Amino acid sequence: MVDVAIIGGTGYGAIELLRFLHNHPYVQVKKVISHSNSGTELAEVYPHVVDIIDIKMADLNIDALAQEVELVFFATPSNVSKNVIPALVDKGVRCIDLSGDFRLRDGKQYQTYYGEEIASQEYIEKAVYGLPEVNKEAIKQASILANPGCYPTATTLGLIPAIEKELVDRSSIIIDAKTGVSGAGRSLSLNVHFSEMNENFKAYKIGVHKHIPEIEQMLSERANEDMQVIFTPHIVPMTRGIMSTIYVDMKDNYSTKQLVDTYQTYYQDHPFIRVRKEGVFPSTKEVYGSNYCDIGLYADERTGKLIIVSVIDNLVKGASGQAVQNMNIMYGWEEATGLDQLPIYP
Ligand SMILES: NC(=O)C1=CN([C@@H]2O[C@H](COP(=O)(O)OP(=O)(O)OC[C@H]3O[C@@H](n4cnc5c(N)ncnc54)[C@H](OP(=O)(O)O)[C@@H]3O)[C@@H](O)[C@H]2O)C=CC1
Ligand SMILES: CC(=O)N[C@@H](CCC(=O)OP(=O)(O)O)C(=O)O
Repeated sequence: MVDVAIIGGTGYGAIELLRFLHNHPYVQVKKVISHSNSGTELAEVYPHVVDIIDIKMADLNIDALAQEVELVFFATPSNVSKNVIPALVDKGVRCIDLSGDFRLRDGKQYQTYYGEEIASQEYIEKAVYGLPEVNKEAIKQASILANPGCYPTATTLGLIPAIEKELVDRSSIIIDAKTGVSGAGRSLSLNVHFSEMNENFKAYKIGVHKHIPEIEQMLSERANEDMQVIFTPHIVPMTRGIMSTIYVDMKDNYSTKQLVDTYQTYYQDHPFIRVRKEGVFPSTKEVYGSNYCDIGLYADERTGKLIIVSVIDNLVKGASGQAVQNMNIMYGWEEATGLDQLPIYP
């Protein structure tokens, strides 16, 4: 058994991690750390786990934690883990970070989009970007695992085959993305207040969203050249789910069938990617509560554009499920261990 801890105990990322880790055959959650509710039973904050998970949340004590566990999940807001992970890693503890602190390599971009200085270079260099479908070998050895953002997961998985196989004009990418409200986390804010959200549909952070450099970094790495994208996020009145609808110019007159075949072949060994057959497009509910990323494709022969629809559950493949998938790879376990639930439907 591997003993693990979760930091950021009362947040959505943490409670979703517990949903998967509770039934994981090789892991025991020894500690849940909370800076706001230390000493409180987890079930008092989340009554749905009463009589199932019996854990009292604790304060962060780095030395004690390093004695007790060998892996720590950070489900904390940005600019928190960068101040704690180096000390844990120096003590031999592996860390999986759900926040953005170790995702970007460029300090200037981090400063621009996260408003603070990036983590120290030595630890940025140790960090592995944990998109298992493209980075599996590096993930196996990671001491700091930067779990990808929710929008970048849906978006890059939708684009990578077309980019690597050079099927599209890399300068023509437009991403129209939609998220459910749980993407904003559990803390209260006016923006996600019921009467602001219900019966409403908003675009936000156009041109300044922190996932722009993350998407560009990942795609540029796959393309071996600098790439830029247009990315417009929206928030819609549903609890979970992301749909990234992507428009890009095709280099040739491909048919939808050719593209579906290419994508199905590209992802054939990846248990959580389901490429839909021609004429079928996924909806967010079809992946709800699960670690799947479902992709639908349409080659618009009339305009020469490829339209890609990629959906995930933001809290699962977009955060905690992908973190567990990464942990499985880091420890040499079967990638889908603890993650093989069917999506919840309806
Ligand atoms: N929600 C989503 O869909 C996704 C979230 N993420 C990322 O995962 C991380 C967690 O997100 P999520 O769980 O949704 O967010 P929440 O706001 O729900 O939870 C974050 C938790 O972090 C703890 N926390 C808050 N402020 C601080 C602080 N200053 N220092 C230490 N701990 C703090 C709090 O828990 P406590 O008081 O118990 O310590 C809080 O509940 C974030 O970085 C987020 O961007 C990534 C992908 C998707
Ligand atoms: C609705 C909403 O606010 N969503 C969040 C999702 C981003 C997120 O969770 O951040 P990381 O994945 O980078 O950690 C946002 O757009 O900022």
